[in-house]
Amino acid sequence: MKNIIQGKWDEILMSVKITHDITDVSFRTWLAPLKVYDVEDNLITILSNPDLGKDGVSFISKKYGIPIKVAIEEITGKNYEISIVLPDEAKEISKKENSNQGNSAQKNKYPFLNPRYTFDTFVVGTNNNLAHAASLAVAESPAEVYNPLFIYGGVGLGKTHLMHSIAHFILEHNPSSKVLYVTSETFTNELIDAIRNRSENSSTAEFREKYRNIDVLLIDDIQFIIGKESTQEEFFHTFNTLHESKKQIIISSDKPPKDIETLEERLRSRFEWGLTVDIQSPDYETRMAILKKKEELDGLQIDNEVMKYIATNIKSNIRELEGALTKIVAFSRLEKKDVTVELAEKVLKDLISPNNKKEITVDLIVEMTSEHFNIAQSDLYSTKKSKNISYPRQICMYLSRKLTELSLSDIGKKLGNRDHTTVLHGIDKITKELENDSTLQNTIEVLSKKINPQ
Ligand SMILES: Nc1ncnc2c1ncn2[C@@H]1O[C@H](COP(=O)(O)OP(=O)(O)OP(=O)(O)O)[C@@H](O)[C@H]1O
Repeated sequence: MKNIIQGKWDEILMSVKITHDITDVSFRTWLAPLKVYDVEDNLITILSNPDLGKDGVSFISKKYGIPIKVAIEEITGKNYEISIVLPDEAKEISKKENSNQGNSAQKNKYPFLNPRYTFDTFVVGTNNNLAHAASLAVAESPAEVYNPLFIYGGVGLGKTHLMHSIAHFILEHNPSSKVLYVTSETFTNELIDAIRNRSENSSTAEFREKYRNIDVLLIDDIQFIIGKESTQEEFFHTFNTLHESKKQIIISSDKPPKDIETLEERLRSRFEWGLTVDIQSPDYETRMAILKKKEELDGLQIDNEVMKYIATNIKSNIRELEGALTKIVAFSRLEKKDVTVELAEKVLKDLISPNNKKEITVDLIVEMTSEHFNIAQSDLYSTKKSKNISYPRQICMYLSRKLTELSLSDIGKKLGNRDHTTVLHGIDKITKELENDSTLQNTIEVLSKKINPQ
């Protein structure tokens, strides 16, 4: 049953998105990272993005729990209970189950990895053949061929998929190997926590133990640590320790090291010690092959003309390419219509239209900030003055100034009809705090990236 649910998972999530009119940003933040971990009797255990923490899990469960259950029932015809957990909690559950039941159950062995991201499911084309070959070589002989391996490329082109494939391969061939996959945002947040709690216990030592006592470190989206001095410093030492002890390091980024402006020179040169490979946008044949692979994995049967229509029109982002197929299938089910080119044209019109660049508005900033802090959007527009509301509101003011062209008084008007001096005060306050508060710096950076992924 797990395979069936997994096969239909994208469709289930897409159905929640369409039925509840969830914005792309909210979908990417909360729902898209959810993964099926296990299905037992009538309980589906779902993993959340570890970066969202416990608060994130409780927010997702509260806000999207029932819509997810309804979509599962609609699509599978069966009523399931769901439990959304963090990967660490799932590991604990699976450890307990394994000790109770032996190792008979065939579970996702590595909850921190997406089970679908393996070399088997990765389509090799002219756009990624070098990155694929280098990844395979590193997976076969960690720390012997290219160290570090630096993979870069635009959004949604398969960097994470390749990194997980390497991790799966190494763990399958050498289960005792200590493999750690993290995003650089997790690395940064854990470092900030460790530094903050330094005086109370030995958490910095624990942090170092975690990151330095491993065989393979995969660090995704390194661009998030760029510009953060203390994180670069810590990463520099982590890198040196691992490299000197002949441990494999694999890094991904949206740009090659030479184009990352705020990267310290000593890190840049280290990143270039090994091999740097890029992933480009796929050509038409590769896009068709990726769609066919997804059709096969999800057990779908889609008219070839529809596949051609998608592959012709969605060119530069594989996540969008796959998402387009999922969206069409979800739509055809909900509307009880056949999957035809006409249906595809209708469903994909926003995605395909040439002017679909998402505008950054105060409302979008409010939406993302309210989700980040788990407070109601209406509170941010309201006159409420409690700190847990006024602080995120000041962050909205700051981000609105930074990410839009609006004047102070326009921002004030859109943010609950406030005076421009109130907005100026809010922006000044956040600007000053940013000088010394690294958690706030990280929050602003992550929020900015989520609001404007370009
Ligand atoms: N060559 C490929 N074959 C099959 N699927 C692919 C391929 N490349 C990318 N994908 C799929 O496209 C989606 C996006 O890929 P992935 O998350 O790895 O991109 P990314 O480069 O890490 O993006 P980001 O820059 O947003 O972190 C995933 O579902 C992945 O499985």
